[in-house]
Amino acid sequence: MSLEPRASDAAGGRPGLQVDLALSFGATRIAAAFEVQPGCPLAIIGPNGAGKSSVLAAIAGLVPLDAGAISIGSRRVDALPPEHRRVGVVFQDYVLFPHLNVRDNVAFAARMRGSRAAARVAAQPWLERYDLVSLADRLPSELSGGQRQRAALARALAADPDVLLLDEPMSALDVEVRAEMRTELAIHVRDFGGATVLVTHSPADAARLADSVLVLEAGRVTQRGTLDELRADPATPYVRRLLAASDD
Ligand SMILES: Nc1ncnc2c1ncn2[C@@H]1O[C@H](COP(=O)(O)OP(=O)(O)OP(=O)(O)O)[C@@H](O)[C@H]1O
Repeated sequence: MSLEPRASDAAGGRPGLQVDLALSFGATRIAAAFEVQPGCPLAIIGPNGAGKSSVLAAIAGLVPLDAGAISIGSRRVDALPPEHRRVGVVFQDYVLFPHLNVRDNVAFAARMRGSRAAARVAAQPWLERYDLVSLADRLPSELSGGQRQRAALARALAADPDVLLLDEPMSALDVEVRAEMRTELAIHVRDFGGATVLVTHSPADAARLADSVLVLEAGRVTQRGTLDELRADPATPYVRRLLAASDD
């Protein structure tokens, strides 16, 4: 399998994601069913504690399902361990390996499959694509929030995932850099071209980064549609308030 960045292979070559799941943490129940087509990112929006991150964690294989199924194209993945799902995750705080420099973080997936030297060679085009060459020898603690976000994205995509999950990708960034990073991230997500799910509290993120929105409230899907459709006919008071509020 090649670890080179793929040229933007428009929807064609990439599989879609099908999710139909039920999860629980004690008395907390979360259920959601949705599909995501390659190249048509979905934003999951909802209040605190609605279950958004848990849905991403389940897709990534970090939380077991109570019931349901997760498939990527024709591959049923919900019984597979995380490393066999081909799901890339960028967490809210851009968790990078703190003791590895940017080059070795980005090389991590290739390192699992080969020598350190080969992995560093494989990482180079990703460092170039994500404008990380000049930062390659730095530790994550020596990066700004935006740089950490780029490094985390490069690390996730260098593993050549079929599905990309982004958990609140803007929340760790200062308001001043957020709009710029949102534009940059939108380019990278489009370039990835696979099924992408993003969790956010921000309609501005959803507008810029996603084609459609799934609203999750108290563990249940209350609405799905484009932002315009939600605005025209909000299904719940939360959706109405969310879209009436000003955003960054
Ligand atoms: N590992 C866990 N153990 C117990 N409860 C959990 C666990 N993970 C999540 N929960 C609970 O599940 C519910 C959903 O949490 P989750 O983090 O998925 O919500 P969220 O919509 O992402 O919230 P936020 O917007 O605040 O990040 C919450 O009530 C949370 O306390």
